Amino acid sequence: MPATPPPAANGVSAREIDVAYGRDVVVHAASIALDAGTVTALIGPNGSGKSTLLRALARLHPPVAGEVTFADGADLRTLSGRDLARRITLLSQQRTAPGGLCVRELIEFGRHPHRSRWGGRDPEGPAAIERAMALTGLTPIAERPVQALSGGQAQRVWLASCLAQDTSLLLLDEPTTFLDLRYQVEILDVIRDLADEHGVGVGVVLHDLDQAAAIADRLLLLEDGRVTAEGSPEDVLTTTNLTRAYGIRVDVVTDPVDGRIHTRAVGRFNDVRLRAASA
Ligand SMILES: Nc1ncnc2c1ncn2[C@@H]1O[C@H](COP(=O)(O)OP(=O)(O)OP(=O)(O)O)[C@@H](O)[C@H]1O
Repeated sequence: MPATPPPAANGVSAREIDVAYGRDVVVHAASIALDAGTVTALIGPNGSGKSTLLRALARLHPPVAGEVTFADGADLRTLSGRDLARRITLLSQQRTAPGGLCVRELIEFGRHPHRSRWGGRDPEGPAAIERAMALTGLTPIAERPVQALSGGQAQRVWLASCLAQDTSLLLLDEPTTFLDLRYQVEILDVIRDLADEHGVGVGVVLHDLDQAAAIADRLLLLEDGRVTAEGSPEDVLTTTNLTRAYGIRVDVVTDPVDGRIHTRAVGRFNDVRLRAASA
């Protein structure tokens, strides 16, 4: 785990923000708080506004109404780009790597806000890069060209670049996409460790509701650009909420052994009641 802790813990909260593409408001009056040491998962159907809300917190889409402030009082609108990049990093779904880079070189990009303006000095950089590679299992392929990676390996390189940035707030848009089972579990463990051991505040978009239930302290359910449920996994992951949001029956069960919540969208192929009736 990181030898040097990230910068002083600092949460961020958005209050009643609207976010638009052109004149089209797609996120309406959304509020979200990412507190130090907590993991907040954003869930909801395709197009419900999860990525847009996350990107608004990183100022990639400035809100057209409402406000976003950090726990120390700083306002998202007035921070310099460099100050913002030292506080918050985003693993986005949209990314293109410049050609000709190897894994280590791409991860080094994550250190840009820590370099001195002219000389490029960054004494903690090499350790941060090694740490990020170790956490994401990339050390053995550090010199491999990024262009020659599989989808899952490339996903881990982008995540490592975010980790190397050493921010106290981490925004992750579907970080487990493309990953095989082992790396899904390991990356989720890394995220949990960053929150528990280093006080990082994490906002993460997840489509896998069982993963969200397992990793998150709080969930936000979005539907049509609005937050329609918020709270603990038990509060949010209910049959009523999920069936309404996804437009398909979703059963929710709590494992009697470990107390974990499991969800199951029910279609014709896996509806035991239908099968029993037709047997
Ligand atoms: N670049 C864009 N220009 C215009 N509209 C956009 C753009 N990106 C997203 N939208 C629209 O904004 C709304 C919210 O999209 P967003 O990507 O935030 O949803 P999401 O919940 O993250 O979806 P998904 O689960 O499919 O990734 C959708 O109606 C989408 O069509």
